[in-house]
Amino acid sequence: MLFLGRVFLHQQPVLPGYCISLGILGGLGHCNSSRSRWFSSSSSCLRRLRVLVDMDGVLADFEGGFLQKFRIKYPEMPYIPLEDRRGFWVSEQYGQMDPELSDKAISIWESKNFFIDLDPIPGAVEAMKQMAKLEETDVFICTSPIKKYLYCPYEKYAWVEKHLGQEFLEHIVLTRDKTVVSGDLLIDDRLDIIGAEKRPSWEHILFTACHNKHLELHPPRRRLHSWADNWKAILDSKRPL
Ligand SMILES: Nc1nc2c(ncn2[C@H]2C[C@H](O)[C@@H](COP(=O)(O)O)O2)c(=O)[nH]1
Ligand SMILES: [Mg+2]
Ligand SMILES: [Mg+2]
Repeated sequence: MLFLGRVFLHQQPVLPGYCISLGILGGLGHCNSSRSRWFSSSSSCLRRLRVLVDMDGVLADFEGGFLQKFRIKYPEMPYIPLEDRRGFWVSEQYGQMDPELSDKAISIWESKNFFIDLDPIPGAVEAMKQMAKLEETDVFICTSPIKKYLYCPYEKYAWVEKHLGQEFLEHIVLTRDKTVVSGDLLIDDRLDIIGAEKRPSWEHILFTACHNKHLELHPPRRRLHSWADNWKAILDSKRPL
């Protein structure tokens, strides 16, 4: 079955003129059995855009939820106001203030109901629902659970169902290594996303958070300053011309 159009292999045009059938391309590219991401219903070869969106610090207010629960649990302890947060690792900065505070910090997000209770980041829910409806666009939540797995994985799924709805449960990737997940974009508040794949397929868009807002980003690296920022323009900049 041939379609007029172009076939992409690893997102580079390789064969002008023809798209080869799904079965063949499926073995060569990223096509999946139920629906190829390379063919839209109009039998053209419009490549679908795949967006990976981080959860903590991008969809769910990890920092705000942590500080609120830390101050309730340890009212007499010193704490770090959000505007003074520096660096991704909360426990590290608290540990620098006082070594005994590192474990106290970790105990907060290891506790039951920490992840499910997190408030959504402003604009995140609306943006994700809009993004998921975009033509030729697939959205996946790509999040790293903590290693204490008693509550976190379950509560992350429950959070998604609570705020984004059941259909989003089909679009969750839990991983401690995001580099092995393929996509066009990864929107994430962590500056250094490293792992087994030294050349990840995605462009990392740094989502501004209290702990990274002071960092100067060197071009071509880009930021999404908030969900009020023009995230659609960033997605469109990755679509084929
Ligand atoms: N062990 C530590 N884990 C931390 C710390 N700060 C954040 N985190 C965890 C909490 C989340 O599960 C995960 C978020 O990763 P994403 O990249 O998915 O947002 O990181 C810390 O200080 N110590
Ligand atoms: Mg994050
Ligand atoms: Mg879509």
